[in-house]
Amino acid sequence: MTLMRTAALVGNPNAGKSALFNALTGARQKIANYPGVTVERKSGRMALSSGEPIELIDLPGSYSLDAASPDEVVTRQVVLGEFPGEATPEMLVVVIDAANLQQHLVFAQEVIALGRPTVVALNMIDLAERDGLAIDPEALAASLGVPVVSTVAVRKRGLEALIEAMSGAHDQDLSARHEVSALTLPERRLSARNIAKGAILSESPEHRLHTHLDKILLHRWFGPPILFALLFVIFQAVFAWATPFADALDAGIGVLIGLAQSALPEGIIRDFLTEGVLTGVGSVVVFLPQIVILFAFILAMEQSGYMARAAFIMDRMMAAVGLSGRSFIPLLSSFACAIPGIMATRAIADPKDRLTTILIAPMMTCSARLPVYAVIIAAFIPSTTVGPGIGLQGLVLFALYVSGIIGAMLVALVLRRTVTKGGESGFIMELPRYQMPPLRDLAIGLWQRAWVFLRRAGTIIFAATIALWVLLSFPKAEAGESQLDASIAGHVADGLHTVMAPIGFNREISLALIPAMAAREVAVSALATTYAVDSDDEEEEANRLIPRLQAGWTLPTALAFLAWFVFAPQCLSTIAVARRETNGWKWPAFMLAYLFGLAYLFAGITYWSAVALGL
Ligand SMILES: Nc1nc2c(ncn2[C@@H]2O[C@H](COP(=O)(O)OP(=O)(O)OP(=O)(O)O)[C@@H](O)[C@H]2O)c(=O)[nH]1
Ligand SMILES: [Mg+2]
Repeated sequence: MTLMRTAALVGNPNAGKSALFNALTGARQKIANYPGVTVERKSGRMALSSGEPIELIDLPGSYSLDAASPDEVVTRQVVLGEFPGEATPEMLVVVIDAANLQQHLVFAQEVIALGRPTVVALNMIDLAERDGLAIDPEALAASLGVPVVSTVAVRKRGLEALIEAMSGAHDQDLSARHEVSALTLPERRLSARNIAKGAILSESPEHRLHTHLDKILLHRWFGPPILFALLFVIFQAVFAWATPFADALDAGIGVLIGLAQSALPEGIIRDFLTEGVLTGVGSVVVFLPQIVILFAFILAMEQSGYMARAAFIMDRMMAAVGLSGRSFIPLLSSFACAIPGIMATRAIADPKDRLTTILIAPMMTCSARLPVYAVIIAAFIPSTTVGPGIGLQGLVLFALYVSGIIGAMLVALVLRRTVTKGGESGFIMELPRYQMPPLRDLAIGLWQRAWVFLRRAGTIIFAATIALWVLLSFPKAEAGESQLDASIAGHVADGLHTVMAPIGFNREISLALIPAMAAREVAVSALATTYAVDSDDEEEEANRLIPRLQAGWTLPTALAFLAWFVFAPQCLSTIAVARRETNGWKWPAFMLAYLFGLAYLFAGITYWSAVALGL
């Protein structure tokens, strides 16, 4: 029996080698490990045009023959015929990604320069076409000195022509190729650029622009600062642009309270409407403009194609804490709400990766925290500028979001070394095209977000606020006694206050934290209702939440309250969803414990630092 001849598939990672391997060999595959290393050896049988069977080997992706990783060492050794026990492949099939021609040509030239029978598969031609890129395989073949065949591995396009070219490969004239073998890496890069230029027949101006955009936005050093600058601008806008709308809503609610007070006789119904419904729920509803502005930016980032790039940038940073870019989208969704975020972790294949992502998702600042942050910032942070166009309020909001992110990354780092220890997983992602966000989609997305927010205000926030109002209003206070002292809620608050006093929380805050377990925004409506019920002053102005906060709280207390909400897991739905996604109470219990612990610690540190600084 004569030994079967072999051919090997080589190329950069993600060129489509395995897809091509599957298309060419079908079910006739064998998978084993290379002896001595854990790198997979995939081989299979295919037939040349003459019917002669050959063995095809699928090699791991590599950027050059100067190997760095174990995968690349294997590729190098097999290609060069240095791998013990492995016959030198007689023919090399270099797979390159047509949509990333220039980059892939660098390694392709190095392989071709080996001077062996070689065929180039110009793969992913469909993606190049989609991006408005027309490539001439003939021109490419002329520059490279080897046959070039266009393929779409996943749709089995171009396979016959590829087999044809492989069948003729051993008749190639190899003498012409020696001159290129002496090229250094920078020279190969330059020549890759020229070859790519010569082979690209037409490139839409759009594609050229997009390539340039990606060069800047995905740049190793410029990319991350651009992303952070963009986020910074968003938080500035949330305050700067929302104010007139929020003021108008606030004034509208004030008018309604005034109307109710003049139209209804004094009594329980009037109190319920003014103190509970209008003051309580209204105090949350006024943040609608901020929510809408925040989501306008997030949706525009998504629809323009930038969000996937942000994930790509974050992948490098997340690798540092043992997570992959795969966690980015679930974590990003958690900025809207941790519930869809936690459900989106189903796309993470590695169970430890997934668990870590679930456990840190609640630290991403969800939109329910925005009303809490916004009301405290409006009351305690002066609306001054700290630099050209940089408002202090927006800066504080940005800092709160960043604190959540940093907290999450630190926790991930610790978890990945302790309770969720495990290997790292790679990240492959196809970047979508850039486009102008379609206004219609943007409008629909915004409408949905606004509706979700208002529905929460009308249901869960309404219910929690009303329940609190009832507990605050009964039993009625004797003359001279404060209503808060007399009420059931007041007694409950006293108990919790003992625990919360060391971190600077007053009795009203302690009380507000209880119904806020239902949803974070309830903290705002609960405070509004508590102050309204407790006040003897029927004058509407004196009962507004912000003046009451300014009169009753110190700055250290306000800052501690903000710090608390960065971490506190005050959302029953999130806990319920974590239970469902982890199949048990163990992890949600762990999550509750460590997040409350962090919240207490962080609020305490903030409070005591602020007091020490004399704020
Ligand atoms: N649209 C399109 N997608 C392709 C084509 N060929 C491969 N892909 C996709 O590209 C991704 C990478 O393909 P693989 O075959 O795994 O790439 P590879 O070269 O084996 O990658 P490594 O083994 O990591 O070096 C997969 O999601 C494929 O489905 C193609 O011609 N067109
Ligand atoms: Mg592969």
